[in-house]
Amino acid sequence: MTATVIDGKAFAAKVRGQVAEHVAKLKEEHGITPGLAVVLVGEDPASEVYVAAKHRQTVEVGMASFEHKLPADVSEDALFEVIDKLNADPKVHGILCQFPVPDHLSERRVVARIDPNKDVDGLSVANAGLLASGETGLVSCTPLGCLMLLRDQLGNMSGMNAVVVGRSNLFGKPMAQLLLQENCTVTIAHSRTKDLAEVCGRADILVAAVGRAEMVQGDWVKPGATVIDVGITRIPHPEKPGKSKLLGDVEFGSASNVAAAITPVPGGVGPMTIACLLANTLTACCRSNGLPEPEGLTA
Ligand SMILES: Nc1nc(=O)c2c([nH]1)NC[C@@H]1CN(c3ccc(C(=O)N[C@@H](CCC(=O)O)C(=O)O)cc3)C=[N+]21
Repeated sequence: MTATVIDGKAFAAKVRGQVAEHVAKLKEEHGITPGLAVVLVGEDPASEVYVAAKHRQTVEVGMASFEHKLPADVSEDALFEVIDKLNADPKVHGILCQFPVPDHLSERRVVARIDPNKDVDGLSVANAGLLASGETGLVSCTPLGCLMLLRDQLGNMSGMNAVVVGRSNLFGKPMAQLLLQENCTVTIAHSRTKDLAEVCGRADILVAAVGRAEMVQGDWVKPGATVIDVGITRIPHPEKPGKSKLLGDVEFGSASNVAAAITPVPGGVGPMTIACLLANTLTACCRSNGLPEPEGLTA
């Protein structure tokens, strides 16, 4: 292995430290405590784990955490009533509804109900449009986390070829916008892309969010590229019965022989997602109070 392994876990801890520092200052100087509300519908075990991690880290940085657990069969009206209350609550600066939601609900309609100024997932049409127009809004947490890792690793990305594999509203599209803002030449590839290996092979920055375990092989990677692996697939552990193992979208072993730098799974992008959720909540709080926002924690 020749590549630098990018330590997302350590970087996320650093980001949370910066958030905590700014939160302490807000409390001391202005008597304001940023608050994050997480809405969870149903009892998906993976979602429960994520929501618990979000709660713990929110409290750790000194912010207020509000959890709303709703039954799997909750009506849209009842869910919207909860969201409306959170929209109107001055103690709440960020609102996140954990996805996926049960089939009878629409993620699009849920997102549309959240006040864009509190939409810390950056998923609303308003925030997507602001990002696409180069204006200030809230940026989806995972792309923001990847941007922070890339800035730290590469500094100036101007003129580099960036390939994002994946075109979701949650990740691929905002990631491409952020790379464009960094003056990269950006290609968005997806499941219908012809000769995906060849397209990936041109990337100085390769961001893989295909959603298929270990699909991106080492021989798809340009020597010296920076590889960001956004995939997480949980499989039963091959050696430890009853345990699970996480796989990325990149075949780490072969890719790390070719890339200059690569994020591992776990311990890469994943921890940055929650750190950026806290950063976005702080940013939303500062903006809603007309206070200067934290430096280095926004796009
Ligand atoms: N409205 C909404 N916003 C989200 O941002 C959102 C969501 N719904 N639904 C689910 C996905 C997934 N997600 C992750 C967060 C942290 C890790 C994370 O911390 N991963 C660790 C390991 C975690 C483990 O061991 O299971 C790592 O990669 O090192 C992963 C994935 C946020 N999501």
